[in-house]
Amino acid sequence: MLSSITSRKEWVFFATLWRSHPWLTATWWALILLQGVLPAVFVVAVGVLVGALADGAPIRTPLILIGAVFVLMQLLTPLHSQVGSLLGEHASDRLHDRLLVAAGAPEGVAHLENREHMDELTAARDFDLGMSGPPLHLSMGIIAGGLVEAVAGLAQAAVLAAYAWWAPLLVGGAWLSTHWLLRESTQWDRNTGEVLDAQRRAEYSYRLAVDSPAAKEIRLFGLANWLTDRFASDRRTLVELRWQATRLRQKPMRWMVLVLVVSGGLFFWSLGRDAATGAIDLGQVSTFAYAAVGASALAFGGLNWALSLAAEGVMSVLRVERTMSSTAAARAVVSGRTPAEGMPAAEIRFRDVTFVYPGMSSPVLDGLDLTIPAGGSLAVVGVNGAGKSTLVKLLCRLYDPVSGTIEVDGTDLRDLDLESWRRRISAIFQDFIRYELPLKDNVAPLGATPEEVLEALATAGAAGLRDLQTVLSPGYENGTDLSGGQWQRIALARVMCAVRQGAGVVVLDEPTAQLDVRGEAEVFDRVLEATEGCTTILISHRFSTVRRADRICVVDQGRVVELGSHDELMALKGTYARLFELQAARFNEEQDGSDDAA
Ligand SMILES: Nc1ncnc2c1ncn2[C@@H]1O[C@H](COP(=O)(O)OP(=O)(O)OP(=O)(O)O)[C@@H](O)[C@H]1O
Repeated sequence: MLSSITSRKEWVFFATLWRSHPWLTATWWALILLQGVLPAVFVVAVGVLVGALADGAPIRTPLILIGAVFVLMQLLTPLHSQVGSLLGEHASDRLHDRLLVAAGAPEGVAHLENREHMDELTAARDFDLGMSGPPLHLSMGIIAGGLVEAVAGLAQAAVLAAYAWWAPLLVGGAWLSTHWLLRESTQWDRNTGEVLDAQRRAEYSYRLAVDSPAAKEIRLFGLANWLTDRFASDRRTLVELRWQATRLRQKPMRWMVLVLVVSGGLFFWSLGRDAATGAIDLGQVSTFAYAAVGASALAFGGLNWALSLAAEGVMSVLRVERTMSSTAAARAVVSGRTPAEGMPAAEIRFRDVTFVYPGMSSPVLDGLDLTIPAGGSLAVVGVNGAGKSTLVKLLCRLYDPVSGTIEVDGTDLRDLDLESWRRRISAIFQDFIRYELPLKDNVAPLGATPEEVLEALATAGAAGLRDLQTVLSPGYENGTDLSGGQWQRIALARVMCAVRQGAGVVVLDEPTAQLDVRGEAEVFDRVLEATEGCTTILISHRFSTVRRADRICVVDQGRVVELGSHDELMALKGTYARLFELQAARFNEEQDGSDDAA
């Protein structure tokens, strides 16, 4: 029984408020009680005043009471609203923190690609952003208003007990029954797949329409109308679903009116009869009539939806926490205990590694074997989609192999302490992040000396960027944007800085794709020099860069099909040699073309 109460979302919501700020919560509840009881006191005081006037008795005491209650009611309302809004902000902040911690907690990334988890995260985040209902600091006022009305309704129904034992039951019961009658229609379940899908798609269209990175393509491809239509259609779905919920109210509304007319009619008929026969005096008639009207506060319709929405939002955050700590997708990658300091000293070895992305059917890596000697450089080449980036994602332990092992100096990667292993690795991915932060934080998000940052920038060929405080986003004061190649140099500088700070494995996934040909050769030579002694893994389609690596492996259909130095692979006359010659021939043609033009 107790557990069925404590597991109710409303209970969880109030418990969350309490945990986020006990004192404010206690004050908030005390004010609800006080504000709820005051109207009943007012009604009684007015009745006493009317009675005194009718009897010619002194009216000073009831007048003072009425004045005091009135003033108190006026003062408490704004005070309560401040307390509620403050409490809402505290609770919201706490939930916000918990959501970020929960989403960031899993070591792998599969949970962020899992539809169910994404739905939960969307629901929780939408609540957090105030998208699926009023933000908590505003809902608190609506919820408090509903609770005050509930207390006020109960207190005034209780006053009716002084008239007849059945009166509070009849009048209060009728108003309370409205909740039961409307129970189906007052809630609009926002967490159904249909709603979340429409919400997510609408938000995506909205972001594409207003965010600057998408602005170029949207205009160039004439997508503005298409985007608006998509947004409008998803919003229409949401409005339609809400409308369906509202229509559910039509039938219960008729029943509600009937119940209220019958109960009100009976009560006021009885009150009128007793007044006519003199069974009650004028003051009592006034008190009971007002109390009967005041008991209508028990309908407190606002509480139903506001509390339900706020409680559902809190539940979403708690569900995200649970999912992220227990489900298979979230726990797919678990840290080991062996410290990784100084690793690899001898080699990294992929042993018969097979990997399938969650939810996919065919393997990306299929029994892949590869040994990478420590301290050297290895280039990985292969056609688009061959599995090159997947290989390094496994090395970074963003995913674990489905079968086979990756070993570092003979130790299974899964047994290594993940934090210390990731400190050993530094990587630039194809989709590296362009942080909307000052230049220095783009190079060293966790901090470094200005000298280290400048040196890293110089190695990456970005020595021209020296104002470390400039925010790399035009949306900020004195902020600026960079060209694609400049951004890539910043991402490279990030890796170089991490190497200076102790990383021993460097992963470069298409690090020079956006650099001009001369810049590429210069930068890559400098990078190789700066990462001397590190185990460097380079993925690139540019053979001018690839050939500089100590060893090159060709990945095809999830396996290594060729492995050796540039000269060895050229002598082999296999896939590598063919691809290299193709690119060299194209380059020569282009050169000839430009020479002729000159
Ligand atoms: N998160 C993911 N979920 C499902 N499939 C994925 C995911 N990431 C990549 N894939 C698929 O895995 C395959 C290998 O992708 P990967 O990025 O490793 O290729 P790649 O060799 O690096 O290609 P490219 O040269 O184009 O960068 C592709 O078919 C791709 O569609």
